[in-house]
Amino acid sequence: MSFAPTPPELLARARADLRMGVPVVLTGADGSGALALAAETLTPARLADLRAMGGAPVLAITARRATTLKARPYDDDLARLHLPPDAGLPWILAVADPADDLEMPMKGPFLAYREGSADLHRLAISLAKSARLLPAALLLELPDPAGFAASNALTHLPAALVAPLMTASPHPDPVVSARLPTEAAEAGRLHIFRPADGSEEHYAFEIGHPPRGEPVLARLHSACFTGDVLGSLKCDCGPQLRGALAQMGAAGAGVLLYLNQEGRGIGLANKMRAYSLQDQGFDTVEANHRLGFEDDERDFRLGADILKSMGFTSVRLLTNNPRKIAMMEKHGLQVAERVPLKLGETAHNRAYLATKAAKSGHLL
Ligand SMILES: Nc1nc2c(ncn2[C@@H]2O[C@H](COP(=O)(O)OP(=O)(O)OP(=O)(O)O)[C@@H](O)[C@H]2O)c(=O)[nH]1
Ligand SMILES: [Zn+2]
Repeated sequence: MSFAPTPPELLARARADLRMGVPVVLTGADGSGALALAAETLTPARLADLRAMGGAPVLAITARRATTLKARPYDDDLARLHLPPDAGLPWILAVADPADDLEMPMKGPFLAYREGSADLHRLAISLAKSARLLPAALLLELPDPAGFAASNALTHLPAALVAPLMTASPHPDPVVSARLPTEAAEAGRLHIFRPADGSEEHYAFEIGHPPRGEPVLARLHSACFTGDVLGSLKCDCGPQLRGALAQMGAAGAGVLLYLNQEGRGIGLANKMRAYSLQDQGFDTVEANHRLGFEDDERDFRLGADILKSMGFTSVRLLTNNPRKIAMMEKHGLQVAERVPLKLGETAHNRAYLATKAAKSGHLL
């Protein structure tokens, strides 16, 4: 019998630690080890402690961010930057956060490491992303990682156990469902799904009693607090959400998945950072890249997993996004039909919708 946390539980803990500014210890299969902190939640005190340990701290950023800073991403998808001896917290934050790029451009040259393995740096960045923080982490090599983690009561993540979880679908388990009459349909039922790795819960709103053996009218809606709740005019999410529900209500059957993948998977704080950059003149895709993210960080396997666990095998998918269709089919759900969903164009979101069509392949 063991009460030791399982790998998904360790992952959940590590995310919470990084969000709080607590370091975690990472170990590689080759016996290497590093202390890792998220740049966004780094404090002056922790930075001073890290400096006091000696060694050569490394600031890991994504290749997207490195390109904006004109630093060399020798590791393909990321760059490992040397931390200059006089670099303090403002320097680290300016590298991680593009907010002041235009006003106070970061001046290189940045010294990027190319020797050694970048595996732990890559893991630290994906942990920061999955904690919905800026994708940048400070790492310091440790000679005795397990001992250091134990003596400082830090979460210790062996990469061999945790890295596969970062790329797998979290397979959310059903928790509970209850009847929920709504404006769109009196015969509504809300199902809650919870992933084992402590990441966000997701919801399925089932309208009527769609037969499991037939293609179900379905929508994969990604959370958009600004559009869904506040009625933002910058995107088309609110009208799409209500339009999809109305269409399912009129048909008497359907399933709307409400996936908590705010900001195409970067989280609301990062989405607001992207909105600030958009106010500086960057479009929705450029803003994500300057922050260090890909255009779209969502994992649509989640949607396929939830629909399959509800017993569906085929969908009539309400979407304009070809990636959603491809991911459904790749993960075992047949897309019998694409049902276009074109609603809510405003003067404010016209450029946003045009960018999605031009750069992200959205169907018009
Ligand atoms: N990062 C970022 N996310 C945004 C921005 N505007 C809206 N979003 C997010 O984009 C997602 C919109 O998702 P969906 O409604 O699934 O839209 P879609 O990928 O265009 O696909 P369909 O609507 O199915 O055609 C939500 O998570 C929003 O929060 C933006 O400017 N930047
Ligand atoms: Zn939106």
